[in-house]
Amino acid sequence: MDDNVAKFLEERLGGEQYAKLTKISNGKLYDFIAHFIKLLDPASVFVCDDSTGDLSYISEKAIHDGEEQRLAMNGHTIHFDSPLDQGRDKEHTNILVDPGEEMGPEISTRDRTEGLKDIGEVMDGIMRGRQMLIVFATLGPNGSEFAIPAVQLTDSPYVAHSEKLLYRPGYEEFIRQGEQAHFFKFVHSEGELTESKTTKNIDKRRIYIDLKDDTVYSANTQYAGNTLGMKKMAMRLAIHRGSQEGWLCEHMLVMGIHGPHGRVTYFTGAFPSMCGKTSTAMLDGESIVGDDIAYLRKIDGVVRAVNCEHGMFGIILGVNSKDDPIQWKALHAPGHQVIFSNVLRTDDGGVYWEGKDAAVPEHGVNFKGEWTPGKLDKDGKPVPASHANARFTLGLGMLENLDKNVDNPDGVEVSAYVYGGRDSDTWVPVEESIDWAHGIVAFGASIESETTAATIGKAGVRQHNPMSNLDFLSIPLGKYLQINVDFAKGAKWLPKIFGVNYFLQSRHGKFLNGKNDKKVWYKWMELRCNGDVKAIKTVTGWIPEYKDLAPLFKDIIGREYTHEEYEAEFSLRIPENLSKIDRVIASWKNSTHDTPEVLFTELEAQRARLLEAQKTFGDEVKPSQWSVIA
Ligand SMILES: Nc1nc2c(ncn2[C@@H]2O[C@H](COP(=O)(O)OP(=O)(O)O)[C@@H](O)[C@H]2O)c(=O)[nH]1
Ligand SMILES: C=C(OP(=O)(O)O)C(=O)O
Ligand SMILES: [Mn+2]
Repeated sequence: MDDNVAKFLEERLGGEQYAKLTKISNGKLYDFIAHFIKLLDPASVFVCDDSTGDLSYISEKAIHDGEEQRLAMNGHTIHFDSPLDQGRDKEHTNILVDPGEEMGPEISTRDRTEGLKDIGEVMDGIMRGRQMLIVFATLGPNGSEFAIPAVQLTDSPYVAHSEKLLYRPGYEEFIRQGEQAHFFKFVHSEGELTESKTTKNIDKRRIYIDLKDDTVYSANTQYAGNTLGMKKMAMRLAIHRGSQEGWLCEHMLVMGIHGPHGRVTYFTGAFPSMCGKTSTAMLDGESIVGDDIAYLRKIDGVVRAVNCEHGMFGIILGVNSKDDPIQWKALHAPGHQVIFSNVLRTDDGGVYWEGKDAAVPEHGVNFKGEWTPGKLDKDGKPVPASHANARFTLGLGMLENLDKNVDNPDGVEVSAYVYGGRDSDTWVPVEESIDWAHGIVAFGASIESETTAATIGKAGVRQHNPMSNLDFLSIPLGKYLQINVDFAKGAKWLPKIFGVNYFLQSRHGKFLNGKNDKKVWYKWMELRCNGDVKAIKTVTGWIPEYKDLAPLFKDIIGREYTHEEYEAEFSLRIPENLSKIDRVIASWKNSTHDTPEVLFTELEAQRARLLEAQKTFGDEVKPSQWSVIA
């Protein structure tokens, strides 16, 4: 290490912390830390290793600094973000690009020189009087070819505490990898805080992704989707690095679906934020590997996936003891650390959230302050007890349905991709693609979903969201689609691709399926992946036969599944599918300059088949009207 850097670090860290840091021999790491101590100018620095002692230091500091409050249940705490800081800030999240670097209108960018200058000014001295926490993590199973070491600098003990729960420890991994650690860097400051310990200068909220230096900056925000470097910020760096190295980072759950005779078939599932990943990954009777972000590689020609995380930052809205028994149990298990955010803190030190199956408390405190039932805001609108994007943060280790392969260094063998979104009127509940390219294009690249409270802005607006990954893309859309289609190259065999739709409504706007119906779709897909059931060939893909679904409904959710329900759900709505093709093609044309030809050929072929079917059958085709079953 350069002598000046060493001297500077020893001075600023002090003996003990300096000794901890220099157990890692990596010159780039020292330069990175020294540079940002100079810029952010913290009063002190704490180097967090993998010990439980250091975890306690962080969790105690979150309480002491008032960023978390203890709850009645041992190990449980609550954190509030500012009312203006309740979701991902897409508008102020920019990929830094050099002049001439094209990302297309869907990906918000900023000139790299300008962005670095701006963040330098915003973060200049921002940590004065506060302590810088240095957190190390590994993205992916330690020691595996998937593993990426990551380091985060932050002045928020809540953010550091969350990362300790959500990610695999990385300090020992950094020591192991030494000079060759090719690590991701995150620099975060929550900035000046209000009386209630939430970010004050929201107008100076900035999230900049610097791909050239594998560094993400986040300032003046606390909401985890904007500040946990290892989560949504690392996704952007991983998508970029994967595109160069031939692997993928996807916004996907990974889970084991349990079939007959103890068979476990592994699935991935890509749904936009708040559209079903966590609730699917937590289906009782199945086993979870991950609920949000997957790294996929071909190993010996087989598509394999890992959860790059090791925890869950899940939406708590609507979680109830009937539909979500495993989550419910995890949220009531004393002695495990659980951080609740933006729910209602009740007077007896408990928590309440919208949709919880419990009595509505008479009084409490939420992200907007004091709350009583019927409270109205200044515009006379009811103030909910908890925010729609309220979350819980916990480590996977406490989940009873944790899959045994969660830390397998080779990941799990992927038999199925599932794509879905909040689609009220077009896709049937479950359908298998005709082949790989058709699946990637007509399902993945065609996802449209209504926006939700996970991002700041208007909810309920139908938005094109290719592979549910649009918010996190750091490469042009066309290139992203191409690397997904090309992922098939060199594979000995490929996962089947399915489209699912949990949100299909009748023409009168009523949901056609209950939350638990998805259990049946996954069991059917598992049978399909293993050749145990035939399916009906339609012009948009393969749909289940009624005779295979009815017994599954009986066995799994104990109810009659009538033929009328089946017809209402699985009849092909031709006009809706045709207008979807128009929207998706237009969106791809407007969103990027580099859409691969395969998108147009696959969708035009689908359009031709739909028009042919419309001529024969009219606007709606019942499952029984198709002729091929295989
Ligand atoms: N109507 C309906 N809502 C669902 C279903 N599955 C999940 N949701 C709702 O979707 C929201 C978030 O789902 P979640 O799985 O946390 O989304 P994630 O952000 O993709 O992990 C919650 O409000 C759930 O109640 C379903 O099958 N039907
Ligand atoms: C935190 C997020 O993840 P999820 O997909 O679970 O909403 C997010 O997207 O902001
Ligand atoms: Mn989720």
